[in-house]
Amino acid sequence: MTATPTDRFAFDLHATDGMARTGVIHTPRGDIRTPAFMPVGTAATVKAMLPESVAATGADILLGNTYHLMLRPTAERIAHLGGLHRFMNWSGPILTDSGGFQVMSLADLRKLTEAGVSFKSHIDGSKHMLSPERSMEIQKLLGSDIVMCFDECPALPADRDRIATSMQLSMRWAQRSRDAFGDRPGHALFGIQQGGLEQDFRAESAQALTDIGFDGYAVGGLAVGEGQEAMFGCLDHATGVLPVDKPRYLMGVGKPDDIVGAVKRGIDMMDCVLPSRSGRTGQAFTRRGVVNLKNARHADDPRPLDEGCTCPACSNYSRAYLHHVFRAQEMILGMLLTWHNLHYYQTLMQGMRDAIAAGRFVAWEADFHAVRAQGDI
Ligand SMILES: CCCSCc1cc(N)cc2c(=O)[nH]c(N)nc12
Ligand SMILES: [Zn+2]
Repeated sequence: MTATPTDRFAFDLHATDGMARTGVIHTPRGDIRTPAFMPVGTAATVKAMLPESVAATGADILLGNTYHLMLRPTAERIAHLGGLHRFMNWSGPILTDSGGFQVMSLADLRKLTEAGVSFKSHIDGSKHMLSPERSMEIQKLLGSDIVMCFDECPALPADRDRIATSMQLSMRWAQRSRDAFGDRPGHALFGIQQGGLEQDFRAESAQALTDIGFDGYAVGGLAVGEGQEAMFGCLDHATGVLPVDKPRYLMGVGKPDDIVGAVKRGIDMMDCVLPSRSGRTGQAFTRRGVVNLKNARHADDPRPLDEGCTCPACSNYSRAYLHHVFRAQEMILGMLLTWHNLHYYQTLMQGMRDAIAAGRFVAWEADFHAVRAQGDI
């Protein structure tokens, strides 16, 4: 991908096919081809991968986490050392999450008020607080190219009153995030739609965010245990009420078939720890489904993991070897399967970008599901 040098953040839509879209997000640090999958680099590293290996899989952008980096090594230390790109040796665009979601899922002794969230670090018990203003400050210290609004994501299932109250708090925090972010040419601020699975609340949230005005819009509050059918049912109405000319980012998704279904419903960007996390546990995603290298049936299998894959794991190693290093708990297992999974995810994204550009997404999706149904993996 040759980046067109630019000092601005802009989204160029190249083609649509039904609700699916393909285009390019231009940033001063490089272009992001959409639909895009964004590997998660929580603590300034995509686990088990060198940054150059992540780039070799085809990733244009990485994710970082405000919550983890504010606790260790702190945003101020990273800023003093030249910013997150220099710190982690990644020159391309970085999107950072705003921290509230991770506080609610990881921290101890959390106290949520209109001002923000106070909590104790899950690492050493130290006391901290996050607010829209502090989150914007941290993401600026990190040097993030795409900054996420500070929001609250309610756990599902939840009653309508809880969802409405939470969504309306997130919309007030979105305004405060916007005010604190200020005017930063070349840097983007994304709003986060909330509202649970409720169509009226999702529309209300989308209108509130559009009225404030953002460079991109995330669909938050999903991939929190609702299941694929409920998630798709929500996306069937939640993306269409977001601005058509800005990137749409579905947070925390997902398995390959989740990603295909989300792109089909108008999503441009996704992130998930699944390809890296499952790689470390011996699970490999392939065109035909998931291969679990823990299974003894691979012990004498000389075949590659996936004949059609060109990644280092599939080009140079057998299933028997991958099974062996899994059982021996060797570090190379996580390295090879993470690389394979991230390569597979990027290959999936490229396949969808090409299919949408050619107006054949429906046929591509049918083939995606048909091949997976064949089994024999
Ligand atoms: C690095 C991780 C990014 S995605 C984390 C995430 C995941 C999911 N599933 C939902 C949300 C959400 O509603 N808000 C925010 N800020 N983040 C969310
Ligand atoms: Zn492979």
